[in-house]
Amino acid sequence: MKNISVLGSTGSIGTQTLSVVRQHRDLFAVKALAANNNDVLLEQQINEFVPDMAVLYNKDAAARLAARYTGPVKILSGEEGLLAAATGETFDTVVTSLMGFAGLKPTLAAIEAGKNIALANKETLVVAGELVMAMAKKKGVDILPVDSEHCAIFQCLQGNDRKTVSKLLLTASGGPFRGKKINELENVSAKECLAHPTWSMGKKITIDSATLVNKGLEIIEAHWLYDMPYDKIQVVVHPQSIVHSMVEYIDGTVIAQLGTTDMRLPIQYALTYPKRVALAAKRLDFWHLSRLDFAKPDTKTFKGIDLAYAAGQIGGTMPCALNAANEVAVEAFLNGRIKFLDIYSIIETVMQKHKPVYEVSAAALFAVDAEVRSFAGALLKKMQYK
Ligand SMILES: NC(=O)C1=CN([C@@H]2O[C@H](COP(=O)(O)OP(=O)(O)OC[C@H]3O[C@@H](n4cnc5c(N)ncnc54)[C@H](OP(=O)(O)O)[C@@H]3O)[C@@H](O)[C@H]2O)C=CC1
Ligand SMILES: CC(=O)[C@@H](O)[C@H](O)COP(=O)(O)O
Ligand SMILES: [Mn+2]
Repeated sequence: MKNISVLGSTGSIGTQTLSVVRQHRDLFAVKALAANNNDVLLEQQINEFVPDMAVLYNKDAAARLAARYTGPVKILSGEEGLLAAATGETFDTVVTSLMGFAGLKPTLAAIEAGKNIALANKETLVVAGELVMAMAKKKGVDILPVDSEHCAIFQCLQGNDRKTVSKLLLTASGGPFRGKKINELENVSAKECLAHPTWSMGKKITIDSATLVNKGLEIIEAHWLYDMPYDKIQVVVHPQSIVHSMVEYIDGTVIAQLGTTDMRLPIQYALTYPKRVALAAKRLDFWHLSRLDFAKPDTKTFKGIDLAYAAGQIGGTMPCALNAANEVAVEAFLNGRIKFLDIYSIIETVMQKHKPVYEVSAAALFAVDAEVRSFAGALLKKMQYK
C-alpha cells in the first residue's frame, strides 16, 4: 500500500490523481489533501477519501469549511497547513500538483522530510532544478515525473545506459495557434487560448501551451531531471499529441512512448514505478489513427522556447526570473489586463533587467521571485489596456 498526499487535489492533475486512486484502492491510500480556495470540492474529496488532514491555503476558505465540517479529518490552513500536508508522518509520497512557484516551498519541505515526489509542478524544477535534484540525491528520495513528456522520456530511458543517449526529443502540440503568424496573434482572446487542441488542463498551463512557454519550461525541466545539456534537448511539433516524447541513442535508434491524451497514465506510472498496473481508460486505435505529423517549431513567432533556452543557458536565478515574469503576465492576460504578445514582452524585459545570482539557495530564489513580481507588476501598470 502506498500512502500519498495530494497537493493541489482540486485541480486538473489533482482530480485525475484521485481518479487513479479510485481504480486502485488496494494500492493507494490518500492521507493528506491540499488546495487553495475550493472548499466545496475539497469537502467532497474529504468525505470520499477520509485523509488524516485536509488543507486550504486560503484561510477564509478554510474557515468556511471548518464551520460546516463535523467529521474526523483535521482541517488546516495557510502555509503551515500546506507544509504539514507535504511532510506529515502518515504518507511516503507527495504528488505536487499545485500550480506555479507556490509549489517550491512544500516540495523542498517534502524532500527534506524524505518523501518521494510525483512531480507535476514543473515550475519547481524550472526555478530550483539544481537545488531540488541535489537535495533529492542527498536524501535518497525519488523525483518521479508526471509531466507527460518527461514521463515519456523516463519510460524511453528504461533499460538503457544513460551515456548512450544522444538527444531528448520533446514533443509539442503547437497549441491552439499553431501555424499562425505574429499579426494574427495580436488580438487573440483568453477564450481562444484556453481551447487547447489536445489536452484538458488548468488555465495557467493552457496559456503556457499557447505561447509555447510551456515547452520552454519543459526544456528546463528535462535538463534537470535527466542531467542533459540544453543543446541535446530538441523540440518537435507533433499536433496529435500521441507521441509524448522520444529519446535518440548514439546508434541512431529512436525510442518513443505513445498513448492517448490522458494524464492518468503518467500519474499512475509515477505512483506505481517500477511496476506497471492496469488502467481502465481508452486505448490508441492504430487502425483508425490516420497519421502522425512532425515539424520544426516556429520559434520566431512563438518565443517561449528560445526565451527558456536563453534563461537555462544563462543559468543561476535567470529561470526563476523568467518563471515569475511569466506567472504575472499570464494572470494579467487571463484577467484581460494585457494582450497575448505582451506576455513575451514582459518576460523579455524582466530577463534584460535581471542580474542572475549563481549561489542558488532557497532564500535567493524567494527573493528573486518577489523582486520580479514587484517589477513586473509595475510594468503591467504602465502597459495595461484597461
Ligand atoms: N493539467 C495538466 O494536464 C498538467 C499539469 N502540469 C503541471 O501540474 C501543475 C498543476 O496544473 P493543473 O492541475 O493544470 O492546475 P490547476 O489550476 O487545475 O490546479 C491547481 C491546483 O493547485 C491548488 N493550489 C494553487 N495554489 C495553491 C496553494 N498556494 N496552496 C495549495 N493549493 C494550491 C488549486 O486549488 P484551488 O482549486 O482551490 O484553487 C488546485 O487544486 C502545474 O505546475 C502544471 O504545469 C503538468 C503537466 C500536465
Ligand atoms: C499534458 C502535458 O504534459 C502538457 O504539458 C502538455 O504537454 C501541453 O501541451 P503542449 O505540447 O501544447 O505544451
Ligand atoms: Mn507536458
